[in-house]
Amino acid sequence: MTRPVILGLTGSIGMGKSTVAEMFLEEGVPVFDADHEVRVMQGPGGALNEAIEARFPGSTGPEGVRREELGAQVFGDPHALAALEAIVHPAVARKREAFMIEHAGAPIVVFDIPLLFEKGGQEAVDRVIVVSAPADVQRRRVLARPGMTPEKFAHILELQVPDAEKRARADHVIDTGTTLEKTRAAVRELVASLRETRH
Ligand SMILES: CC(C)(COP(=O)(O)OP(=O)(O)OC[C@H]1O[C@@H](n2cnc3c(N)ncnc32)[C@H](O)[C@@H]1O)[C@@H](O)C(=O)NCCC(=O)NCCS
Ligand SMILES: Nc1ncnc2c1ncn2[C@@H]1O[C@H](COP(=O)(O)OP(=O)(O)OP(=O)(O)O)[C@@H](O)[C@H]1O
Repeated sequence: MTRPVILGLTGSIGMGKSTVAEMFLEEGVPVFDADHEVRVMQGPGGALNEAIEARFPGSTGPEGVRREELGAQVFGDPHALAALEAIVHPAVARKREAFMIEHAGAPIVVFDIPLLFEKGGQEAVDRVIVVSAPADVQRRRVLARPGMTPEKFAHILELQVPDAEKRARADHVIDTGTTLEKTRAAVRELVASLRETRH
């Protein structure tokens, strides 16, 4: 049986991944956003809160997971992070399976995966799409965000696979260092060419 071509969408901080994911949606391509699913399952009444509270006492409340507090407990402690992932990842996998069943008839779907290269997510996708812009554009975007500092930005960059390597390993690169219109046209062209190769 045929199934949709799965595009893995990734890119470093501030490269425009969310904006490009939105453009795929506008082209009628279903997008699975793992981070969004996690936030819902960790939100008020979320399905993961009980298990997270049991392993990390005090990390949840009526508003769901206290993300900043939980982040402080797990980032920098590999064992704690692995324990959290063991709770979160199977639930995300089930959501992804449901998404694939719902969109089984679509020619193409997108998995929005921020840490695709860092976590070895290439195996789950057919093609890797990397969003990329020149380093100075990335820096300007990220430093404009509230609460961001040059130090924090440098630290996050260190944790991520470098942009040049991501570009080299991509099947397609979407340039976001240009106008939104040009980027939208690139997304449209890519979707059209992939829809064609499928038939
Ligand atoms: C610990 C949590 C609650 C912190 O939430 P918070 O909103 O403060 O941070 P956010 O999610 O935006 O992540 C902050 C930074 O850490 C990175 N990061 C997040 N999870 C992981 C992870 N499992 N491994 C490595 N880096 C990670 C993100 O890419 C980002 O750069 C949250 O990150 C979480 O539940 N993480 C574990 C689940 C997970 O793996 N999520 C990734 C998508 S499935
Ligand atoms: N050609 C373009 N393509 C994409 N984004 C653009 C472009 N020109 C300007 N931008 C702006 O750059 C910003 C990119 O932010 P976005 O949240 O999409 O990045 P991101 O890579 O998802 O970020 P992060 O991974 O850090 O969450 C947005 O404010 C967007 O409007």
